[in-house]
Amino acid sequence: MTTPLLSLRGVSKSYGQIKANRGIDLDVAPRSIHAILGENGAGKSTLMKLIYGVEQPDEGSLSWNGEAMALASPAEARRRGIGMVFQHFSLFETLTVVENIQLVMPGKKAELAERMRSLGRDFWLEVDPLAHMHALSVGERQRVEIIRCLMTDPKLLILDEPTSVLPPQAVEKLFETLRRLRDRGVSILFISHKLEEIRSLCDRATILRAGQVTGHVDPREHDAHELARMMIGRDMPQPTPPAPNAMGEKRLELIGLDYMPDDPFAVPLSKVSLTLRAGEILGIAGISGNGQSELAALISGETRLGQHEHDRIFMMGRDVGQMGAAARRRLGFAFVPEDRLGRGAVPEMSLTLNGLLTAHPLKLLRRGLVDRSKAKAFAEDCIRDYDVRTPGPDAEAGSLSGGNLQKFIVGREIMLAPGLLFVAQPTWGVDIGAAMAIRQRLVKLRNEGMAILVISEELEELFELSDFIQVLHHGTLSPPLVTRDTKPEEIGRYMIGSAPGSGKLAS
Ligand SMILES: Nc1ncnc2c1ncn2[C@@H]1O[C@H](COP(=O)(O)OP(=O)(O)OP(=O)(O)O)[C@@H](O)[C@H]1O
Repeated sequence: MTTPLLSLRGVSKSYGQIKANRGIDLDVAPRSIHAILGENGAGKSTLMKLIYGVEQPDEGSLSWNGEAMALASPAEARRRGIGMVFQHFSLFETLTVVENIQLVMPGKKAELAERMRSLGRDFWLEVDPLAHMHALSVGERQRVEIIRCLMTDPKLLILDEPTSVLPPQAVEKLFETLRRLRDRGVSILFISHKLEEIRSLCDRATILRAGQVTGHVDPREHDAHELARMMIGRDMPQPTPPAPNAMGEKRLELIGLDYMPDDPFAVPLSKVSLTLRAGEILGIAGISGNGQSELAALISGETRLGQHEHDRIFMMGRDVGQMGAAARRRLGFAFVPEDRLGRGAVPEMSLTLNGLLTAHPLKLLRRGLVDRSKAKAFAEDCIRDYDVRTPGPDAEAGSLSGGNLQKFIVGREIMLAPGLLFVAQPTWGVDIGAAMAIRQRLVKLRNEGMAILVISEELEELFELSDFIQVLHHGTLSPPLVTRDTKPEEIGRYMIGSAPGSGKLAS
């Protein structure tokens, strides 16, 4: 057998009482694309942090090409030849691409730009080195991050959920890049929740459950159901079919909404119209950066319309364009923002206090003071009902794994029993078992009469959930399409702004 590039033996890491990794054995072969699979909180990110030197193991050992290795920092990992592309990019908006590279690499601008171009040609990573960061799409930004790693000539590249930020067209291109890198001798560790992607890309997979390895497999030899079973330890639940719906009352209406943002990097919206009724789910499809955040802020009340703009945004029949977020919530509106650590939760606060942020109207306050036992009970209910893996309501939001925090925030907003629920990226970073549970919950609420607006980049998710789909492209919204009479390619054409086909319009 060839010596593995990287080997871990008996590696453990705890955070207080939580054993995030327990006795992990892992071999990464040279020239392989190796997936790390596991539910939210299974310990994937912790393991990658140990391999990249961000954290050090409590027990166990690492070896590199057969020699023992201890990593005190990411800088040391990089010197050894380990690179990591993070989910959240760390690039400066106001600088050009090559200036961003120059921050971490010595060298003259012209030389660095030339090296970038040549790496770009070799690995299908074309980006203009002189372009300003803010003008680039998410896919291009990710390419810059990858190039930045490749400039240090790594032997192992770690990618943490790289496809969750990409539109479908860019995923296949990224895979081509990764295959080329593998063929030129780079090994790749690939974290993803998308089992079909793993089956098409990876030649090995290690499965984690509750911090322990439960299997090493060749993912091409198992179907997605089998992989899911290994991950969650049981079969996947089946989707809930939507019930036929009578036409309910209008809960949200946008009428010819125009919006010109002050921020030059934001996307203006033009003549956006939509109607959402009780008992319906409306999905907004589109590649991020086409006005999603601007539209979300106008609906949530984070952005208000000017004093003279009337009759553009209605909630529960009221003109709410000038109302703030709190006033809209009082009308029965609830909102799960895309940015869960920035807007959805305060990382330093406990789950109990994070529950209070939006759930205080549920009588969790008494004479202006927090009713501690009720607030705690609310957080406990949310943790139980939404399968949030955490030691309890006193845990800080920031200590939860990404997917578990998302489950908590979605649960908190649903428990408000709103008339109108707006969810941005409902299952972003959530593992497949939990994603299915969240979708089932949304369909059940729709069947019970809730009006639900969903923004998602995942077409499959929108097809599973929505009664109607509208596509946001360059700040304009397509007409509503009846989901069951529309094909994904049709939506795809609207997504890239090419002429619409024959998708059946909703009457
Ligand atoms: N800094 C920390 N402090 C306390 N607990 C932590 C910390 N980082 C991770 N944990 C805990 O360790 C466990 C493993 O978390 P980790 O982020 O590695 O999971 P994951 O598999 O990457 O999950 P996800 O798919 O949701 O990103 C979780 O229970 C998490 O709450």
